[in-house]
Amino acid sequence: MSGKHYDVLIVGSGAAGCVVADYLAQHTDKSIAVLEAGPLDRNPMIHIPAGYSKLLAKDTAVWPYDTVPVNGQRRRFRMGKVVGGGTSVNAMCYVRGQKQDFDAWQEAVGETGDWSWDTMRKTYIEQERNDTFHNEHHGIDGPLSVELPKGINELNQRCMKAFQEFGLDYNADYNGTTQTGVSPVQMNIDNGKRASAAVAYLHPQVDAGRVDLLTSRTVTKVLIEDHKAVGVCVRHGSSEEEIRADLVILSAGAVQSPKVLMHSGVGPREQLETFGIPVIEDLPGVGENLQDHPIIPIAAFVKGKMGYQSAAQGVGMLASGARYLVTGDGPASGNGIETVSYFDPDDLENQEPTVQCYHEPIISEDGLNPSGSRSGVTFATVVLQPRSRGWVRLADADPTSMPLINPNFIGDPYDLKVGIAAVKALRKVMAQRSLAEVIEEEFVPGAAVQSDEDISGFVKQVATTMWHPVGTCAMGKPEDPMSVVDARLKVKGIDNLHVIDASIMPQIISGNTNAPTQALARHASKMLVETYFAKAPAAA
Ligand SMILES: Cc1cc2nc3c(=O)[nH]c(=O)nc-3n(C[C@H](O)[C@H](O)[C@H](O)COP(=O)(O)OP(=O)(O)OC[C@H]3O[C@@H](n4cnc5c(N)ncnc54)[C@H](O)[C@@H]3O)c2cc1C
Repeated sequence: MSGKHYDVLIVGSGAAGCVVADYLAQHTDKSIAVLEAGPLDRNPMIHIPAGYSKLLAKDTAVWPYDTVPVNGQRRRFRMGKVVGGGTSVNAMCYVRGQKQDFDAWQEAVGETGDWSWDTMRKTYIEQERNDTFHNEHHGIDGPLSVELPKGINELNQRCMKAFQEFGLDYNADYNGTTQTGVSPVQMNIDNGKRASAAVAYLHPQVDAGRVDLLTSRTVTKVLIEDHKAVGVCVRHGSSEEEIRADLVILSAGAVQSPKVLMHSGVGPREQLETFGIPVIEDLPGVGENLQDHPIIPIAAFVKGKMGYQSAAQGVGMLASGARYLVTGDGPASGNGIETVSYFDPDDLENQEPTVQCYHEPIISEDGLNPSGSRSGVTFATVVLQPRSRGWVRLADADPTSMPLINPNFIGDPYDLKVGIAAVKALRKVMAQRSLAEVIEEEFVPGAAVQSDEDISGFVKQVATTMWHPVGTCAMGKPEDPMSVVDARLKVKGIDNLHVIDASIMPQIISGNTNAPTQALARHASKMLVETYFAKAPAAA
């Protein structure tokens, strides 16, 4: 490969990288390569929907990041390291967010670009192939499959009823008119298999010979000459090489994109100088503005055998696996979550919910895999618009070192207030008839945690990642000193270098971040074609 030149190099084959590669392959005749640090997505547990919890439990196909101590403890902060990136290991929940999230993006760029809800809503619809909703909110012929659960287990049915008894409306479609309500989960699953971004977008272009996919290649820095990107340095095993290109797209995700930029000499001057990295462009926003949704689990044991506690362990797991292999259905064919609520604990009528709550029909110690034999339910409760801001910084000058990650969970009083209100609301939900009939006892936080002070301590102690880091290369107006990319996602001060991934979100979306990342990548790809590859009008 050494000495090879491409028209376009895309670093990272995750949610964004796959979309960009596919769009450019379809709309240009340029040579394109995708460089991915991880391996091919061959592991069958990637493609069996319920397999992700087993991958994560064994640290398979992930970057084994931990955070710096947050509220006194380091927390696991795994990210996908495999073709498909996060979309090959995630929980597949398909959520678009709220209109006001994109109003904030538009405000961040002002008159310099179009990131309006109208534009992003159309983009979501273009990408979507929904098997259930065929109306003005949804697409039916895009590359990305979206399905509803094929059935809802009794424990989740009871959760849905209990939320309604609590006063929250049933909402068939949280990606439709309003997000507020209790709903079945929409998932990126296609006929019983994970619909990763690699499956939906990248593999078809690789198979067609339009895109070169180079795996186990870790990009250590972007080569920059005269403030223009001209290629990348790549590590492959113990060897290093340079690959040259006319256009470089960083789609390495919210942890690695800022890290690669900093090693390339683009970032906060003080930090780069600390590690002896020559400063090419002093951009203080690189690595700052880290946002993530903090999960606060609230859990209770239930009577008898309900939910998926036994289906996901031991003999039950073997039976689920066998059923999946024979019929393609059963517990292994879904993400194991099935239902969700969006609400404001202080005002159930509010159409701008502040809390997302997945109803997981298991009791878990690691947040993913069932622990023990007693059945139960865990409400994975999330502050949708956290105000805490953290950072990603270099640990040292070595580009192969893990970066320092500080998500600063519950670092803002607003996040704590919403977290406490959510815990209290969930206790009221659990006291409603449909759940009270089956609940034996609260497990977490537990009966001893009652006062606001105790709940506050609990929230700070347990809040951890929903695996939604964003914001570390935020887009913004040119005059905003903390913006890293402009409204076309070009890195400020460096030509032919763009960042297109979750890191460019100036503000986190109120929901899971895969669908928004894919939508932003499509919108940005259209701008790339306009900027670099539009054909000149034919001479008159
Ligand atoms: C466990 C988990 C569960 C999640 N659940 C959901 C969910 O249910 N719904 C949802 O919407 N979102 C979910 N997410 C979040 C979602 O997957 C991410 O927001 C999304 O994948 C981000 O896309 P990205 O393109 O920014 O980065 P990624 O998808 O992380 O892709 C980045 C890619 O770049 C590669 N890379 C990084 N550095 C380099 C380098 N230096 N050189 C070469 N390659 C590199 C990585 O290996 C990776 O493949 C989850 C994420 C995780 C990890």
